Amino acid sequence: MTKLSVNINKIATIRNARGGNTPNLVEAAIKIEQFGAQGITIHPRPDERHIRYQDVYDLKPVVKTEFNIEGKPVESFMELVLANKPEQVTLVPDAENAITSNAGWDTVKHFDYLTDVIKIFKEAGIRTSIFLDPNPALVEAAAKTGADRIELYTEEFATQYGLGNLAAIKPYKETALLAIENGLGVNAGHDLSLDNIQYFIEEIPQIAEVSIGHALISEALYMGLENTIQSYLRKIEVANLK
Ligand SMILES: CC(=O)[C@@H](O)[C@H](O)COP(=O)(O)O
Ligand SMILES: NCC(=O)COP(=O)(O)O
Repeated sequence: MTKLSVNINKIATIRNARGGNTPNLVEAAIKIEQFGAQGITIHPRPDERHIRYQDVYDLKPVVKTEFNIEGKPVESFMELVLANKPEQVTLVPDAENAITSNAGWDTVKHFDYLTDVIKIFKEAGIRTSIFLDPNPALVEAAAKTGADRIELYTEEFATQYGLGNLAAIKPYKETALLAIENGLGVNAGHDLSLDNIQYFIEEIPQIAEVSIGHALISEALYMGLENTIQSYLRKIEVANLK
């Protein structure tokens, strides 16, 4: 069954708007797990615009499901991850000044860099995942880096699905199937939502985990956090059982 990891960046964004501790990120993570999520994802960025490095230390002892830390493996990020040893680290090629993640890795161009970084995380016992565009040409190199998984960057799927273009799933399916043939697990994330999640997983039931933040926290404003998480879990279950 595909696991749901809730990305809590947006909760930190609201907290940071006032400089205090409301909403409390640690309390939110505990509740999100109680409501049924199978993982907590965070993406500490160097400017700490939402998740702060201290949050990682505060969350580590309370996250009892899967802790997934995303980010660009610059020195400070590597130190942070190695000090906290989450279950999974997702490597993302964060561009400078980008409003959010806007591309996956070129695994051919950055092969040596990724291989070196992945070796360090694997030696520390941390599962590694590479954020990847839906491009089968990048899969073989991704597998050769030694990574355990890829995370499919789903923004384009989400945009096209919203426009009614269901064929947009095709490169995702091809990339996922090739990744599995090459021994990789497959995660997915970015702009997944209650609207598009069921179709995505019905089409690619092999997805091990989805990480969802922006839409889920927005939907929770109308529906409540517990109800929203439960709605995702139902859709994921229905999709997996099809
Ligand atoms: C890696 C990824 O897909 C992102 O979705 C990310 O974690 C979201 O980051 P922001 O919350 O900073 O937009
Ligand atoms: N890895 C993707 C993620 O954690 C959440 O992305 P989004 O749902 O905030 O777009």
